[in-house]
Amino acid sequence: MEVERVQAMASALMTAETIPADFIRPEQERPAITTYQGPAPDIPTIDLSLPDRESVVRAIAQACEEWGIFQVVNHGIPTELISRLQAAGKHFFDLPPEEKEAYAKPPGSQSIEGYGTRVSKEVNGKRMWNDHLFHKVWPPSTVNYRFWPTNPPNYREVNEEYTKYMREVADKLFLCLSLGLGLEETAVKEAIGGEELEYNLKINYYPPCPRPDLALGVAAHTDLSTLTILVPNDVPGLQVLKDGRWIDAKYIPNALIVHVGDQIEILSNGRYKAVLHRSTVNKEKARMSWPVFLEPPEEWVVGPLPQLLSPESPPKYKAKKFKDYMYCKLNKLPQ
Ligand SMILES: O=C(O)CCC(=O)C(=O)O
Ligand SMILES: [Fe+2]
Repeated sequence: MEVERVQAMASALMTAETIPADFIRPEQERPAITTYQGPAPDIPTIDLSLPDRESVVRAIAQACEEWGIFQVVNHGIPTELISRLQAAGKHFFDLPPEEKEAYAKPPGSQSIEGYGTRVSKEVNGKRMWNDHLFHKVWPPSTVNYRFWPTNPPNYREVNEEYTKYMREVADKLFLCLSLGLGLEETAVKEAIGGEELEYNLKINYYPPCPRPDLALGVAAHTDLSTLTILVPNDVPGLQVLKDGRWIDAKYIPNALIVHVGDQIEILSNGRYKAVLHRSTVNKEKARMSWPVFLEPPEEWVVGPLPQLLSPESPPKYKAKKFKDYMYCKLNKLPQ
């Protein structure tokens, strides 16, 4: 059965005054009601090019402890490469439906790869205002080019180049996370898969929505990943829960937004916090974002790092294979 895409539905609703009931959030989730309106602190911004490594480490550790999210500037990924990545992704979503459907996630597939739309409803019976494309970009043995668009023709080249730079940024971040915990430089990366760490790219497409006050692009969640490194387009929408208030992430052109995911919270035994976040949608413009989820291989076991445990600091989380953790989370079972 063909899946109804939110993009096609939304374009038929451009001038509508309401949206289908499946997408209307209960009041306690509606962005118009729950977004904090007063002056709020900004998500921390970290300049990765500063020569004083110790202060960068401290700033990252503090952001991970207090926020679970930060923005990174001067990260070394060329601005023009980010623009080309965004243009290639936008080109794909602007293709006619039948061209996009050639990349559709196969029905019944256990993998998340492919062009998709969440049709399974959330616990509260609601749907998200979002279509997406998922494919792995690293390591090469995990990549399935079947799900990489061939239109635009430079899609593969651009995404491979972006991945190359992204890996360098990720390595720097993992090093800082290790030092921030008072551990050896390589401790965190080795504990989450080392060179087998997988890079899953998602392109989120949130079509314009006639009632952005009622819908959500992505409902509140923490990421399953170790870290998620995301670039948005220039349409704001990402919100994070901080001290009980939903606040907007400020748009900083070309900055990377780094989310602490569940696996780093577990590894650090709760010192670094996975951030609860969601995405709102826009009335006139399509919002897009390009998160890369850095994830251990399925069989990899992640648990609190033994170096961080002591009788005074017992483990707060169970050690688990990543695939079992994913299974429990996706099926809303206790961990
Ligand atoms: O679009 C965004 O900024 C957030 C997307 C997100 O949280 C996700 O895809 O996991
Ligand atoms: Fe997320």
